[in-house]
Amino acid sequence: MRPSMFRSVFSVVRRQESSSSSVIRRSFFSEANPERKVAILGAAGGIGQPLSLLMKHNPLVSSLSLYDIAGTPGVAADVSHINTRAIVKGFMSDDQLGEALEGSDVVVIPAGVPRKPGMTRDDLFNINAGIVKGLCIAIAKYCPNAVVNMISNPVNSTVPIASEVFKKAGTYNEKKLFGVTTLDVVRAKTFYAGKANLDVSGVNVPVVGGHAGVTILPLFSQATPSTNALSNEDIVALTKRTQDGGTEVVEAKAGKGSATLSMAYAGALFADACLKGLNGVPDIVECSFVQSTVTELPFFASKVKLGKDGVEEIHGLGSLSDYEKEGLEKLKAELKSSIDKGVAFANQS
Ligand SMILES: NC(=O)c1ccc[n+]([C@@H]2O[C@H](COP(=O)([O-])OP(=O)(O)OC[C@H]3O[C@@H](n4cnc5c(N)ncnc54)[C@H](O)[C@@H]3O)[C@@H](O)[C@H]2O)c1
Ligand SMILES: O=C(O)C[C@H](O)C(=O)O
Repeated sequence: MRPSMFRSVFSVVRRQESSSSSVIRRSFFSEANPERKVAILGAAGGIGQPLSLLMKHNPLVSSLSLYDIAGTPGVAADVSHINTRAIVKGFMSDDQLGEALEGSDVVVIPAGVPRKPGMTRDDLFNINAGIVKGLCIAIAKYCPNAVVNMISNPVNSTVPIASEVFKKAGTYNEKKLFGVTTLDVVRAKTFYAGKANLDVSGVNVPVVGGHAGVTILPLFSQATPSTNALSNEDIVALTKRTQDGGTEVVEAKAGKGSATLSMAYAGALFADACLKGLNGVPDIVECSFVQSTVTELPFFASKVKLGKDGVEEIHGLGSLSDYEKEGLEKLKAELKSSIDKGVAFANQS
């Protein structure tokens, strides 16, 4: 969460506490922040639980809907006791999915299995593709206008699956479907600031392409603040570490899953950016994997300006170093094949 997000959380709590009138409380919320419902699908999982906690802290959320196939009553009861704005409800099993989704402005999807050591994200396809497809069919039915934040892996395929499901249902809006690649940006910022000895809070690094191995392309040549403290070898090492960041966590967890806490942080940042965009806050720009014409590939991650209808503008790649140009060409074949695989799966039967 950005420091400013925490500040706004605490200022809301303080204003609530200092107000003796519930009427004043209600009008403060309605003037500053409209009602917004956020649904989390997979809310009882390793990402889902801390993400639910962080979204409960977000003053932009008025209703928080926690859905999973197991465990949501406990998570929802627990999170609901926190004295922040959002009203929390837990939903479990298929017959409650419609109610969980109805009226949602933003749906975040961390449902599905995580990697174990030795697996690629694509190895998750066989299980997660079906989970994502089922959930997207329900989104098309119950909240077709919601902004969808796809976390479930392989993101390079699950986003195209979602787009095909929505197309079939006649609800597809390419401006409202996002693959969440924020964790790649979070990692690139952390590793760059650490290596260059910079204050990480002021660092920015765009990350483009997709979300798996070489398809993750951090653009350190565009990092701010720029530095001449890093050699070409440092940039190669930082690029590799960012691309392998997920694997670093999977190996450290030694069979107990993949990144959950840093992902919840990244997912909360991205959902917050979407909510701010919907609320008309200007100049909200984040990297995300979206339908795109930035390259010849139909989906691509790059900087995206978020607005009242989702994607407002997709930024181009800007000027790239020779090393980044090479990385861009190298990633295209793998990214295309993952996109094609998702599209083909969604259109079976
Ligand atoms: N995009 C990213 O940067 C990123 C980062 C980390 C993890 N991930 C991915 O996120 C996914 C979840 O990871 P995790 O560590 O939270 O896994 P987890 O196993 O801890 O949690 C997944 C949750 O999904 C639930 N679930 C399964 N099928 C469901 C369905 N049909 N409807 C609703 N919920 C369902 C499970 O019950 C479980 O609670 C994985 O696919 C992982 O690879 C993506
Ligand atoms: O690496 C994984 O499998 C999870 C996630 O995609 C990550 O980048 O941490």
